[in-house]
Amino acid sequence: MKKEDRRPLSREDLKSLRALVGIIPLRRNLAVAGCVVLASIFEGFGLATLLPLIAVLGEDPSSASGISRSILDALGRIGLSHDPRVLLAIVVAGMLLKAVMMLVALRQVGHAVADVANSLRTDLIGSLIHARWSYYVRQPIGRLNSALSSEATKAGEAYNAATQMLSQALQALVYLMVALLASWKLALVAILISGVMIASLNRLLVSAKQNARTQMRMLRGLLARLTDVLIGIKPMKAMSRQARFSLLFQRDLAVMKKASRRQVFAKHLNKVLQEPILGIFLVAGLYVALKTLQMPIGEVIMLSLLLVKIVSTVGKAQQELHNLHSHGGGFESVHGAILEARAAQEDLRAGKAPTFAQSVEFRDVVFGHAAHRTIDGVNLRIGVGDLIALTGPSGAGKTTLIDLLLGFHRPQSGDIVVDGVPLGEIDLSQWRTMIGYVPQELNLFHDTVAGNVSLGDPRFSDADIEHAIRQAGAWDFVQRLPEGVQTVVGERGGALSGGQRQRIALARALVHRPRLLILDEATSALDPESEALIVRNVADLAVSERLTVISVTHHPAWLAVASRVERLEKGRLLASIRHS
Ligand SMILES: Nc1ncnc2c1ncn2[C@@H]1O[C@H](COP(=O)(O)OP(=O)(O)OP(=O)(O)O)[C@@H](O)[C@H]1O
Repeated sequence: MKKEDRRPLSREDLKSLRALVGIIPLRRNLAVAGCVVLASIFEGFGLATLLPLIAVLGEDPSSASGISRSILDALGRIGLSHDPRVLLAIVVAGMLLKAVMMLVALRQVGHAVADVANSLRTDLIGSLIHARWSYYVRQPIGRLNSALSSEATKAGEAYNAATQMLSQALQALVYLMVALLASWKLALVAILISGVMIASLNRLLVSAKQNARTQMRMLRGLLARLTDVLIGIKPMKAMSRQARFSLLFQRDLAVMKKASRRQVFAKHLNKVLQEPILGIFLVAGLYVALKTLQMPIGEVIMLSLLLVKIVSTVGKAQQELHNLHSHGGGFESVHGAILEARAAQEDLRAGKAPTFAQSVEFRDVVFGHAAHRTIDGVNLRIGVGDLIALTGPSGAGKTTLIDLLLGFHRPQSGDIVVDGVPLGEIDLSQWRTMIGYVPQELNLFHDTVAGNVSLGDPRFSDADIEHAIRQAGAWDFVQRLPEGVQTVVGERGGALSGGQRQRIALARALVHRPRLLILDEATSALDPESEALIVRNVADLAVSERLTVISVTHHPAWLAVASRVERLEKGRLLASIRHS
């Protein structure tokens, strides 16, 4: 274990605490801190007045000594009498004002806790949506479920624990100052006992911190794996190979259970052990004060009260630090996910508006995912209205070529130019609004057919949606669904056949009337008749609307209608076959 990790608050913890507090506007943080400080001052004021009150109640006010005398003199100077009722009123007022200020502070904390969770969720969703394509390929999506749900909530609770810890620490400080007014020896004893308590219970705090982190890490991994498994459960069930995963999850759950048990135990032990530590010192102190020093009983009671207050408040601050560690892992995790997604933001700086009146061209384009060249010096001109069939063996780089055209990757050398303007200088958002895209591995949303086509965009009327569904050759089967276009297609479109899903995905790609249609094996799951219908519709669009089409395919129906067949092998384009 690193030395840093053995500290109750390491440098890393402080850095993360600063980031957590930084989520909330400074104004609100100051309001919380201000109310807590005021509450402590009011309480300190009331507590300090207890000293002369006890003196006055027990003896003749004129004979009060030391701090009691000074406080009585100070009250006299501001016109308050030494009447016990006045002193009692000050003590009660101090307590009431403290309660009021704490209520105001708690209200602010309530807002802030909700804001922390909400702001983290908003940030995470915002940065996820705008990340580069390569980010999603690396990212276990299930891990983000845990960031959005439990980790964001825990972050809010961590903020709550941080403010409670601050509040307890400030109160302990005020009590200590009152103790200092009464007797420096008392203050020293209080510091000593608190120090012993913190040092002896530190091990529990560190153990809780580590167990909380273990739980968080395991939960994140578990959710990531579970999401993966559920997405791919069908073949596993078909081959009865799901049992192995169940065992893996059980192992993870057992580790989490152990970490959770240790964390809860450490938390309770911390609380339980604070009392005997304080009790032992208190009994010893009482004995010395009463027997050895022969101090008056009233004074001893007052000093004991102060001592208990200081040490138990330090103990509560330590418990809140415990809570901060339990929940802080949640914040660190979701904050880390946000930073990672932010670092992967797509560069969508405003550029030139694309025209796409003549062509898009690959000029000596080279690109590799790693050291290996996936695309190796490709030159390809796609004129407006062309229907290109892109063929080639598996792994040749066809999808990568399409991803380059979409601006998902940037060429390592060479250029992709649209009407002579490099894609790097073009506004990518505008370029992509010109594109209709059906990927190889398509997923529909758990929504209606209409919702999947329009993606909830209110610009598309029912007529637009129907038109696109017809163009995709899907109208017949959609009409036969129980609720037509309003039928819900199930999780990832599971209630439809593979071919039906492909046609809905094609309708989605056509509904916004794209200028460039990219189909990556988009009709692979269709029967020859359905495919022929779609191929004919798309070929008609290429002529009537001057729609440019790139179809990654091996299917003869496409090869027959293509104006050109381009073959890619090992990242290189072979000579193209031009149809008349
Ligand atoms: N994100 C990635 N990271 C690393 N390598 C990748 C990545 N995506 C693709 N590759 C590699 O690039 C090569 C080309 O992949 P690509 O998907 O472009 O081929 P393809 O021609 O579309 O194949 P298929 O017809 O099987 O879909 C493959 O060797 C693949 O392993």
